Amino acid sequence: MPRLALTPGEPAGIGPDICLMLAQMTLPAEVVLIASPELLQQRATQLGLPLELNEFDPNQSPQANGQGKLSIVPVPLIKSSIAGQLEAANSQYVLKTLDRAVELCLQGQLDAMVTGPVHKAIISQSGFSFSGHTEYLRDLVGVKDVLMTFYTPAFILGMATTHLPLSTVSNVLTQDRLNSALYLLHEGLDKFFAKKQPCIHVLGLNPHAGEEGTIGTEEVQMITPLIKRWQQKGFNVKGPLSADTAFVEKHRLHVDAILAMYHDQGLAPLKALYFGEIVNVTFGLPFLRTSVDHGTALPLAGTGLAEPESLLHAIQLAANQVGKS
Ligand SMILES: NC(=O)C1=CN([C@@H]2O[C@H](COP(=O)(O)OP(=O)(O)OC[C@H]3O[C@@H](n4cnc5c(N)ncnc54)[C@H](O)[C@@H]3O)[C@@H](O)[C@H]2O)C=CC1
Ligand SMILES: NCC(=O)COP(=O)(O)O
Repeated sequence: MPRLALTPGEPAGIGPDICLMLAQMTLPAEVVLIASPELLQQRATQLGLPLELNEFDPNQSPQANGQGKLSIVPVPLIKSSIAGQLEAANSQYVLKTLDRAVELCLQGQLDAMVTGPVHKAIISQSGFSFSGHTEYLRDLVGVKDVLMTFYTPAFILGMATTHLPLSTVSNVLTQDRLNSALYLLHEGLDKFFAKKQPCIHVLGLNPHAGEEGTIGTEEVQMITPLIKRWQQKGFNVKGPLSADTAFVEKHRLHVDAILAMYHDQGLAPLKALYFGEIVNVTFGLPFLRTSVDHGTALPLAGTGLAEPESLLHAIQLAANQVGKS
């Protein structure tokens, strides 16, 4: 049975709630929470859910969850947390849970890492510049580049750029970056999803994929020549496709992956189609990391109205892939 680190993310958000909901189910892994026991006990009481926390022991054989039972690596909160109310001081706690999870994965004590939602703004407001787990984990493990991807029931979505102001996307989108994204996409599709010869559609950046250079020049100058290079090497890479039709059924159901140029170009159609079923997967780390497809949903924290579906998919995907990576 695989052992997975699970970080609930922002303590004032729905992360703790959905972890506690999943603790009631039989899961395909030993899920080891990296979190504050005090926070979890408090939220379990608020939600009326049973909870039994047992300190994680790497020397014991993996323990099944269910009926409220969870293993835990305790990380203390900095300040008490109230559901729905952000507290900047607890950003240090959030980062500490990520650091511990990475440490345990790198040491081989845990097989993969699953993350709940964090609140990017409150972490940055606490004085630590933070744009997302993807970038934080890249820097923490010291790899040059990673790729943010999203698993859906139909295809994998890759992101050539991630959490950036839209005004900077065109500058960051160099041929090097795109080449690295295509490389990481091929590598991750092979390693985690056994896709040896994937069919990948690359989106254009501009409306109508630049309309032959009349609505923006990134396609003719950079994206098309790069795609041609990959095609000449024998890869099944097509594009640039106009992003406005790339997600219609007759296209999306016949590809292994789509590479989007920026965050909302890919995620807006993806969430409209599959919200709740999507799993965020980081390619390029030395271990597997999966995550939910939603944010902290602060107004739902502590109400029992948060849906744990995406977290369940993230755990199932990680448990299935461990051993293949
Ligand atoms: N994986 C992560 O760490 C992510 C973090 N975020 C962060 O979350 C914060 C809030 O972002 P928003 O744009 O408001 O997105 P959000 O996903 O928190 O909320 C968007 C809408 O979806 C609903 N929703 C989200 N998750 C739900 C769930 N599990 N069950 C039922 N309803 C759910 C919310 O109530 C809201 O109506 C931001 O700081 C953002 O950066 C956003 C996406 C992913
Ligand atoms: N929109 C995706 C998102 O915000 C999650 O990003 P990350 O925290 O997994 O890097």
